[in-house]
Amino acid sequence: MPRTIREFEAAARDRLDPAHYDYFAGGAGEEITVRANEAAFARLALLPRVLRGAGSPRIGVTLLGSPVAMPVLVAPTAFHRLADPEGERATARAAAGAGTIMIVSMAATVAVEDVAAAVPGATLWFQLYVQPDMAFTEAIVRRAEAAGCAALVVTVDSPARGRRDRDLRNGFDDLPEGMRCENMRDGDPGGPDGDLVRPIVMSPEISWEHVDLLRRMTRLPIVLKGVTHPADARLALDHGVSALYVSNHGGRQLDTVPAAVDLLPEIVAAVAGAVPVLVDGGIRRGPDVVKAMALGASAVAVGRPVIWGLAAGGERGVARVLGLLRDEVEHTLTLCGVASVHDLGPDLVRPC
Ligand SMILES: Cc1cc2nc3c(=O)[nH]c(=O)nc-3n(C[C@H](O)[C@H](O)[C@H](O)COP(=O)(O)O)c2cc1C
Ligand SMILES: CCCCC(=O)C(=O)O
Repeated sequence: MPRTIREFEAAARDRLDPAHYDYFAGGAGEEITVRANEAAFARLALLPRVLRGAGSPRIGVTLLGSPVAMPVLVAPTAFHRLADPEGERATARAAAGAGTIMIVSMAATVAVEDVAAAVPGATLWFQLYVQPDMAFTEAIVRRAEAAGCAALVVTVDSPARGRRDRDLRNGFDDLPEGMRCENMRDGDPGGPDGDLVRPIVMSPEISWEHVDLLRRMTRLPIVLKGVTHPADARLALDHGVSALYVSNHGGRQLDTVPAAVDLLPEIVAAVAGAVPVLVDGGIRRGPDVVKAMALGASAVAVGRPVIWGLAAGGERGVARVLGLLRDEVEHTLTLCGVASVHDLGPDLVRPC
């Protein structure tokens, strides 16, 4: 079994169809933002405290009312059956085993009901791309609610799909035979085309009005994913969101957006403690998690590391990836002299 996320990526690359590896690994344009996300963590130093008698660190947090054993969530990522035949079920079992939250992608290759059935009692959140057909959007929201999802993560960084050169070069634009985006079925097996799977539409028409519509449509807390501008963070608060999720989509949407962790301080300042702030992008090691939380994140999420675990070792691979991160977060806190993730502050981080 690989020992680091880097090794997991190498093992996944060996196993995956090269076009699928490129889909998972790649990003938009020159992949400047893909690289920036990881590089930004390397440019931040940790400045530990000593002799504080901190004991064993506590790393549990509570997010939107749900206790989470570690502050590392599973970011929503599409198409898990490309990585493992069990797909999102395997990911969900590993996340539940680690006591953390999986955010199920709308573009999952296992239906949200089936993911939920695989992990009774576990906390799942559901990621939504608002579809221009609001009746269909509502049907998806109702499915997520009925499956027991505890929050709706609305991704707002995708008014169009990012242009990913690797996918264009490989001609990768659809799932292979036998795999579908199971959350996109229109639920009408008697319809003229059977139970049609609709394509996911990325629409430039989506606006704050849609957030208001969703707010009225559901009692689930809304997490806005893909906020990068502090002005949008302030607007989000006016529109009643329950959490902000700072993300540049792992560098897969607009290339040259700043690194996610570099965006955090301004967003955290704009939000001023009104709602929790989550972040993802480039988190590969325990110190990355600790730096993000020191800069004000309530928790972080990981996208590709989970895919690498899944491709390299199925459920056990994902469990190992999450376990590595948990151990490294604890170890990092111990070395920083910090007793709890709640005690982290920006004094611990320096540019380098
Ligand atoms: C293969 C892949 C598929 C993704 N699919 C989705 C998705 O369906 N919905 C979404 O909101 N974000 C999606 N993302 C973005 C992730 O949620 C997350 O923002 C990103 O992966 C974080 O960066 P990291 O991979 O460096 O951890 C995807 C990312 C990857 C790598
Ligand atoms: C239509 C699926 C979108 C998945 C996604 O968000 C990504 O590949 O980054």
